[in-house]
Amino acid sequence: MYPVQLRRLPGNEDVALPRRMSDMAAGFDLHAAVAEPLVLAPGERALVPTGFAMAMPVELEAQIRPRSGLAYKHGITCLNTPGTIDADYRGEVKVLLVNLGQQPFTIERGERIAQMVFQRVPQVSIEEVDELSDTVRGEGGFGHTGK
Ligand SMILES: O=c1ccn([C@H]2C[C@H](O)[C@@H](COP(=O)(O)OP(=O)(O)OP(=O)(O)O)O2)c(=O)[nH]1
Ligand SMILES: [Mg+2]
Repeated sequence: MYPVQLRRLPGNEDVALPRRMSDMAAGFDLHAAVAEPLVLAPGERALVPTGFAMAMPVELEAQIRPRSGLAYKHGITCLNTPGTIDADYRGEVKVLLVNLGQQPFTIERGERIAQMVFQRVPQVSIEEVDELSDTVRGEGGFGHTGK
């Protein structure tokens, strides 16, 4: 178990903190902390506040992902999916939503707009070299093995 701290930002006592909607859900649903209902026109994007900030161990990142129901029914998704929350970020977690549907979509205060999945981030050390090891694939990529 990794300890994750959530801090509710002032004025958001009425907005639920991220939570799982079933016992074994991978994602914690994120709630919109918009002051007023926010209408996203087709093609429009908005950075939606969630009303909380957090701290987690350096081994973790949090990914912000779309909710499939909103994507399927309304074309609402995260423009930068998966969004990356760094372990050292202490600002408000925000969700970059975009409306890829054909109708305006209204985001109400408290509505579940996306989900957050925690992932382990392997710690790596990076080194510049002059030669890389040989492999069968070599420089082949982007479909070079066929369709
Ligand atoms: O969907 C997102 C993506 C990012 N962030 C916050 C947390 C993250 O730690 C920070 C920076 O995100 P990222 O590294 O993806 O953006 P950047 O454009 O590289 O900004 P920066 O220069 O601040 O790293 O913004 C969010 O709240 N929601
Ligand atoms: Mg960055």
